[in-house]
Amino acid sequence: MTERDRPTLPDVSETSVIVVGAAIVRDDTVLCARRSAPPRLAGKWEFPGGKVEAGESDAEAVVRECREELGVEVTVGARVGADARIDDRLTLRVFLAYLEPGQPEPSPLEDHDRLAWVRRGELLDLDWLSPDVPIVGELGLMPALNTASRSDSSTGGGGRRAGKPCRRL
Ligand SMILES: Nc1nc2c([nH]c(=O)n2[C@H]2C[C@H](O)[C@@H](COP(=O)(O)OP(=O)(O)OP(=O)(O)O)O2)c(=O)[nH]1
Repeated sequence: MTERDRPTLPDVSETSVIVVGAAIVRDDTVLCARRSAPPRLAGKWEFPGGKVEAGESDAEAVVRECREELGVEVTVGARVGADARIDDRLTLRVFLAYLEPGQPEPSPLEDHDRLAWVRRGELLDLDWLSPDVPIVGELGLMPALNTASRSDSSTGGGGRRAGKPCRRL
């Protein structure tokens, strides 16, 4: 086939939907979620999250998904690792996240049958969805997760206001 005959493929950046994941950090542990649906994904571990909706920023999607899936409010921090291809349409992008002060313990409200706070050094012991594996590896290598990427919310540096996500990098 000559170069001219080659079919033109759509640009991935124009067609790809971003799936955001929240790596919620507490002490030296990360909140991991086991999927309960659909059947082909059930039993695998992932980061809570989902597809970014039209008109929404990545950070807004992280905040919304944590509210819907876990019943908690989070502050969004730095990206973890590189984007990972899920399939022809979906791309996974993971962010550090932190529970806002005074939040309840996260609950598996949607799509998950188990949540676990897992030590960073033990994250790769779980059976992750395959796109997550390199990102989980990166997470294990990042220094000082609790302090490196966010300001202290107790200093009044602009906490979450009336449903507005606050992204501190
Ligand atoms: N939430 C999440 N999804 C992941 C991860 N890794 C991974 O491959 N995926 C895949 C699984 C699904 O095919 C897709 C996300 O779909 P989803 O069902 O969670 O998205 P959503 O919450 O927006 O749900 P919906 O609108 O499709 O009902 O991305 C991950 O770490 N977190």
